[in-house]
Amino acid sequence: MTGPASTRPGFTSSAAAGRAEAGSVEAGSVEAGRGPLTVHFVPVSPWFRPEYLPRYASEGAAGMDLHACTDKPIVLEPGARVRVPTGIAIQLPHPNVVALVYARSGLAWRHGIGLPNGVGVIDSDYTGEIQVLLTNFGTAPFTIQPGDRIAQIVFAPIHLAQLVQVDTLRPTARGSGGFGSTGVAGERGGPG
Ligand SMILES: O=c1ccn([C@H]2C[C@H](O)[C@@H](COP(=O)(O)OP(=O)(O)OP(=O)(O)O)O2)c(=O)[nH]1
Repeated sequence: MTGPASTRPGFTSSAAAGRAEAGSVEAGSVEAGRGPLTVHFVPVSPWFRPEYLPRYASEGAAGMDLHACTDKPIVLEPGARVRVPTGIAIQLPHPNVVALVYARSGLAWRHGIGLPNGVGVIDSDYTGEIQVLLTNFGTAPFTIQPGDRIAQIVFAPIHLAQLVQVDTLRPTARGSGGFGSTGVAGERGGPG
Protein backbone atom coordinates (compact mmCIF):
# COMPACT_ATOMS: atom_id res chain seq x y z
CA MET A 1 0.00 0.00 0.00
CA THR A 2 1.26 3.44 -0.84
CA GLY A 3 0.99 6.28 1.66
CA PRO A 4 0.15 9.86 0.81
CA ALA A 5 2.55 11.41 -1.65
CA SER A 6 5.30 13.41 0.02
CA THR A 7 5.84 17.00 -0.97
CA ARG A 8 9.30 17.01 0.52
CA PRO A 9 12.05 17.68 -2.03
CA GLY A 10 14.51 14.82 -2.31
CA PHE A 11 12.25 12.44 -0.42
CA THR A 12 10.76 9.49 -2.20
CA SER A 13 8.89 6.66 -0.59
CA SER A 14 10.50 3.27 -0.96
CA ALA A 15 7.87 2.43 -3.56
CA ALA A 16 8.96 5.37 -5.65
CA ALA A 17 12.64 5.19 -4.83
CA GLY A 18 13.60 3.34 -7.97
CA ARG A 19 11.93 5.91 -10.16
CA ALA A 20 14.22 8.79 -9.23
CA GLU A 21 16.08 9.96 -12.29
CA ALA A 22 19.34 11.79 -12.72
CA GLY A 23 18.67 15.53 -12.73
CA SER A 24 15.33 15.22 -10.99
CA VAL A 25 16.07 17.06 -7.73
CA GLU A 26 13.27 19.58 -7.37
CA ALA A 27 13.79 23.28 -7.60
CA GLY A 28 13.13 25.60 -4.67
CA SER A 29 14.35 28.67 -2.90
CA VAL A 30 18.11 29.14 -2.96
CA GLU A 31 18.05 31.29 0.12
CA ALA A 32 20.27 29.64 2.70
CA GLY A 33 18.37 28.00 5.54
CA ARG A 34 14.97 29.00 4.22
CA GLY A 35 13.48 25.78 2.99
CA PRO A 36 14.03 23.81 -0.16
CA LEU A 37 17.40 24.25 -1.75
CA THR A 38 18.16 23.47 -5.35
CA VAL A 39 21.38 21.54 -5.66
CA HIS A 40 22.46 20.57 -9.14
CA PHE A 41 24.27 17.32 -9.54
CA VAL A 42 25.84 15.25 -12.26
CA PRO A 43 26.47 11.52 -12.19
CA VAL A 44 30.21 11.09 -12.68
CA SER A 45 30.71 7.37 -12.47
CA PRO A 46 30.08 4.58 -14.95
CA TRP A 47 28.72 2.60 -12.00
CA PHE A 48 26.10 5.21 -11.10
CA ARG A 49 22.51 3.97 -11.03
CA PRO A 50 19.37 6.04 -10.42
CA GLU A 51 18.77 4.30 -7.11
CA TYR A 52 22.14 5.61 -5.88
CA LEU A 53 20.80 9.16 -5.96
CA PRO A 54 20.92 10.46 -2.37
CA ARG A 55 17.51 10.88 -0.85
CA TYR A 56 15.88 11.45 2.49
CA ALA A 57 14.93 8.09 3.98
CA SER A 58 12.06 9.54 5.97
CA GLU A 59 9.87 12.60 5.94
CA GLY A 60 11.81 14.23 8.76
CA ALA A 61 15.34 13.06 7.99
CA ALA A 62 17.99 15.76 8.20
CA GLY A 63 20.44 13.97 5.96
CA MET A 64 20.22 12.28 2.60
CA ASP A 65 21.80 8.86 2.55
CA LEU A 66 24.88 8.49 0.37
CA HIS A 67 25.36 5.26 -1.52
CA ALA A 68 28.57 3.43 -2.32
CA CYS A 69 28.97 3.69 -6.08
CA THR A 70 31.34 0.88 -6.84
CA ASP A 71 31.46 -2.02 -9.25
CA LYS A 72 32.42 -4.54 -6.60
CA PRO A 73 32.36 -5.01 -2.84
CA ILE A 74 34.99 -3.35 -0.68
CA VAL A 75 36.28 -5.22 2.35
CA LEU A 76 37.33 -2.90 5.14
CA GLU A 77 39.65 -4.62 7.58
CA PRO A 78 39.73 -3.52 11.24
CA GLY A 79 41.77 -0.33 11.52
CA ALA A 80 41.80 0.24 7.76
CA ARG A 81 40.36 3.24 5.97
CA VAL A 82 38.98 3.66 2.50
CA ARG A 83 37.68 6.36 0.17
CA VAL A 84 34.30 5.33 -1.14
CA PRO A 85 32.99 7.04 -4.29
CA THR A 86 29.36 8.10 -4.38
CA GLY A 87 29.10 8.55 -8.14
CA ILE A 88 27.86 12.13 -8.00
CA ALA A 89 29.28 15.63 -8.08
CA ILE A 90 27.20 18.54 -6.84
CA GLN A 91 27.05 22.27 -7.33
CA LEU A 92 26.18 24.12 -4.17
CA PRO A 93 24.19 27.19 -5.14
CA HIS A 94 25.90 29.73 -2.93
CA PRO A 95 29.10 30.19 -0.85
CA ASN A 96 26.88 30.44 2.22
CA VAL A 97 25.81 26.83 1.83
CA VAL A 98 27.90 23.86 2.89
CA ALA A 99 27.30 20.16 2.51
CA LEU A 100 28.44 18.05 5.44
CA VAL A 101 29.07 14.32 5.30
CA TYR A 102 28.27 12.49 8.52
CA ALA A 103 28.45 8.87 9.64
CA ARG A 104 25.36 6.73 9.90
CA SER A 105 24.85 5.85 13.52
CA GLY A 106 23.62 2.33 12.78
CA LEU A 107 26.85 1.42 11.01
CA ALA A 108 28.87 3.04 13.77
CA TRP A 109 27.03 1.27 16.57
CA ARG A 110 26.72 -2.15 14.97
CA HIS A 111 30.00 -2.38 13.08
CA GLY A 112 32.27 0.43 14.30
CA ILE A 113 32.22 2.13 10.91
CA GLY A 114 32.96 5.85 11.17
CA LEU A 115 34.58 8.75 9.38
CA PRO A 116 38.29 9.26 10.02
CA ASN A 117 37.83 12.94 9.25
CA GLY A 118 34.96 13.29 11.74
CA VAL A 119 32.81 15.22 9.32
CA GLY A 120 33.41 15.67 5.61
CA VAL A 121 33.13 19.30 4.53
CA ILE A 122 32.02 19.79 0.94
CA ASP A 123 33.02 23.28 -0.13
CA SER A 124 30.73 25.32 -2.35
CA ASP A 125 33.41 25.51 -5.02
CA TYR A 126 34.11 21.78 -5.07
CA THR A 127 32.77 20.12 -8.18
CA GLY A 128 34.54 16.79 -7.96
CA GLU A 129 32.95 13.50 -6.99
CA ILE A 130 31.76 13.35 -3.40
CA GLN A 131 33.71 10.67 -1.64
CA VAL A 132 33.15 9.20 1.77
CA LEU A 133 36.12 8.43 3.96
CA LEU A 134 35.40 5.44 6.17
CA THR A 135 37.38 3.73 8.89
CA ASN A 136 36.65 0.41 10.47
CA PHE A 137 36.98 1.12 14.18
CA GLY A 138 35.53 -2.30 14.93
CA THR A 139 37.17 -5.66 15.39
CA ALA A 140 35.78 -7.59 12.42
CA PRO A 141 36.18 -7.03 8.67
CA PHE A 142 33.27 -5.09 7.19
CA THR A 143 32.11 -5.47 3.61
CA ILE A 144 30.60 -2.55 1.71
CA GLN A 145 28.39 -3.76 -1.11
CA PRO A 146 27.75 -1.65 -4.21
CA GLY A 147 24.77 0.60 -3.47
CA ASP A 148 25.04 0.34 0.31
CA ARG A 149 24.04 3.47 2.22
CA ILE A 150 27.30 4.34 3.91
CA ALA A 151 26.93 7.91 5.17
CA GLN A 152 24.60 10.88 5.05
CA ILE A 153 24.87 14.36 3.65
CA VAL A 154 23.38 17.42 5.33
CA PHE A 155 23.00 20.79 3.61
CA ALA A 156 23.42 23.73 5.94
CA PRO A 157 23.67 27.50 5.85
CA ILE A 158 26.92 28.98 7.07
CA HIS A 159 28.35 32.39 7.83
CA LEU A 160 31.45 33.53 6.06
CA ALA A 161 33.38 35.23 8.84
CA GLN A 162 35.59 38.23 8.77
CA LEU A 163 38.17 38.09 11.58
CA VAL A 164 38.65 41.46 13.25
CA GLN A 165 41.37 41.87 15.87
CA VAL A 166 40.35 43.61 19.10
CA ASP A 167 42.10 44.29 22.43
CA THR A 168 39.70 42.43 24.75
CA LEU A 169 36.75 40.09 24.50
CA ARG A 170 33.37 40.63 26.16
CA PRO A 171 33.36 38.93 29.63
CA THR A 172 31.26 35.78 30.04
CA ALA A 173 30.49 33.44 32.96
CA ARG A 174 32.50 30.66 31.33
CA GLY A 175 35.46 32.75 30.44
CA SER A 176 38.27 30.54 29.25
CA GLY A 177 36.93 27.43 31.00
CA GLY A 178 36.48 24.49 28.70
CA PHE A 179 37.57 20.93 28.05
CA GLY A 180 35.49 19.49 30.90
CA SER A 181 35.59 22.46 33.26
CA THR A 182 31.93 21.92 34.21
CA GLY A 183 32.47 18.28 35.18
CA VAL A 184 30.32 15.30 34.21
CA ALA A 185 27.82 14.90 37.04
CA GLY A 186 24.14 15.56 36.38
CA GLU A 187 24.13 18.79 38.29
CA ARG A 188 26.42 21.38 36.87
CA GLY A 189 29.29 22.60 38.90
CA GLY A 190 33.01 22.32 38.49
CA PRO A 191 35.08 19.67 40.26
CA GLY A 192 36.00 20.58 43.82
O1 LIG B 1 34.61 13.63 3.26
C1 LIG B 1 34.92 14.38 2.33
C2 LIG B 1 35.66 15.55 2.54
C3 LIG B 1 35.98 16.34 1.44
N1 LIG B 1 35.57 16.00 0.19
C4 LIG B 1 35.87 16.87 -0.94
C5 LIG B 1 34.98 18.11 -0.92
C6 LIG B 1 35.84 19.17 -0.36
O2 LIG B 1 35.46 20.44 -0.83
C7 LIG B 1 37.21 18.74 -0.84
C8 LIG B 1 38.33 19.22 0.02
O3 LIG B 1 38.09 18.80 1.34
P1 LIG B 1 38.89 19.45 2.55
O4 LIG B 1 38.90 20.94 2.43
O5 LIG B 1 38.39 18.83 3.80
O6 LIG B 1 40.32 18.84 2.25
P2 LIG B 1 41.75 19.39 2.52
O7 LIG B 1 42.53 18.29 3.11
O8 LIG B 1 41.74 20.70 3.24
O9 LIG B 1 42.24 19.56 1.02
P3 LIG B 1 42.20 20.80 0.03
O10 LIG B 1 43.55 21.41 0.17
O11 LIG B 1 41.95 20.18 -1.31
O12 LIG B 1 41.08 21.72 0.44
O13 LIG B 1 37.19 17.32 -0.84
C9 LIG B 1 34.81 14.87 -0.01
O14 LIG B 1 34.42 14.54 -1.12
N2 LIG B 1 34.52 14.08 1.07
